[in-house]
Amino acid sequence: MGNVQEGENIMSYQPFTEQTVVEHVRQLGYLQEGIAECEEIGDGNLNLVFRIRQGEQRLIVKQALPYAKVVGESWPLTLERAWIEQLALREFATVASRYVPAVLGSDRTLAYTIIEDLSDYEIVRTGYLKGESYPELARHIGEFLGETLFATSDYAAGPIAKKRIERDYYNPELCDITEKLIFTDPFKDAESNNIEAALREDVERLWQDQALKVEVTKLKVGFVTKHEALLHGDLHTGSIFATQQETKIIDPEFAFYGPFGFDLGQIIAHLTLSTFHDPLKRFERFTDVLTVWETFEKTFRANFERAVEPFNTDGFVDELLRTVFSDTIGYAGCELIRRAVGLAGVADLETLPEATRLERKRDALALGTALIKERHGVESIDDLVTLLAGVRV
Ligand SMILES: Nc1ncnc2c1ncn2[C@@H]1O[C@H](COP(=O)(O)OP(=O)(O)O)[C@@H](O)[C@H]1O
Ligand SMILES: CSC[C@H]1O[C@H](OP(=O)(O)O)[C@H](O)[C@@H]1O
Repeated sequence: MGNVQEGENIMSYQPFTEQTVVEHVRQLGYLQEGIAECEEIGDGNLNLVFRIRQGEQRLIVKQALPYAKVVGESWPLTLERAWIEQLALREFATVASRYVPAVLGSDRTLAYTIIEDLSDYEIVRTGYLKGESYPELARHIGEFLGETLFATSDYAAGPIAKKRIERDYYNPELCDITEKLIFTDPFKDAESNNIEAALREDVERLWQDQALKVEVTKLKVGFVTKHEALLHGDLHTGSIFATQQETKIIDPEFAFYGPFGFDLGQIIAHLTLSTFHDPLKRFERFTDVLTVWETFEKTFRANFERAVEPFNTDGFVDELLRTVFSDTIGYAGCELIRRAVGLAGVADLETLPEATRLERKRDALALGTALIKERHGVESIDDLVTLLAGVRV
């Protein structure tokens, strides 16, 4: 069991059904003869997820489809993303195993990964929508990012080893989705957008804001050119399982080498979006934003003590973190805007009653714009929290 490399598998790709996936994992030795329960539980935009149970044995089999499920077969998508996802989970586990599920096996041709079943945890977005709180979440996310971003960077691995790791995360099609859906389409009248009629005027004003569009272009340039560390690439509250004590990050199929600030910006945007749904949690969630950043910074700085030469030059890490901070704020702004107007809306906004939903989407546009344009003037995490909390909800 474990990894099956391309070429070793005599089966050609087929999407599994609840019946065929059980037979397949039984043949691999994960199940005994006899009845096994299986349910397809995928609720994301892209993949099939099967939960299989037999007695004490509990498995998740996640399989990529050759197209984006949210759109259909008209949007073909590489199956290689499944391979990249399991590689990233294994890579993250080398320095942060407590924050990722165990990968039990994977097959490159059939584009699936067998993963530890986390059904005893809850997807954080789902928990938040029910009013749940996760007291350890922010610290765990900050630690996860401080460990994995440092470990996969030039500063820890050295430029040669880092370039070797980076080769495995060549992920152009998934990067292209992010580049289009986050940095390009929301800022023009693109077909992929999903703009409510009552919001049209607000969005058209955004499209006319040339200064904003220049700043978004700069952030996109950073996204495509800064190969700083291995990113998760899609770190929203739907990609995190949690309990009161534990946190597990799933779904890194968008993993690639990109700017340090991208994952930080995404999670900060989604903590903020959760307050649009539940304003009573504002204090808690903005404290979480603070904790994510402070824990990331502390962990990253501690790791930086063993940065390789010449990156360990006195004062360099302070400069670096200043840039990471302003990138983080800019990427958070882009994510807020795209979740209000682009393809792939989020339940935090979409489940609100119409009048409130429109107001909150306007808030997301206003706050996103402020974060992008003012990011270089935000001097500290306290300033950022003040800016986030300034939006009326
Ligand atoms: N390891 C797991 N254990 C239990 N449920 C899981 C696991 N991984 C995914 N799921 C379920 O499947 C859903 C979709 O998984 P996800 O990896 O986010 O797929 P997608 O890439 O399509 O967004 C999750 O929201 C969760 O309900
Ligand atoms: C066409 S993919 C749109 C959107 O979906 C992804 O999210 P997930 O796989 O977690 O459902 C990602 O955020 C993409 O931008």
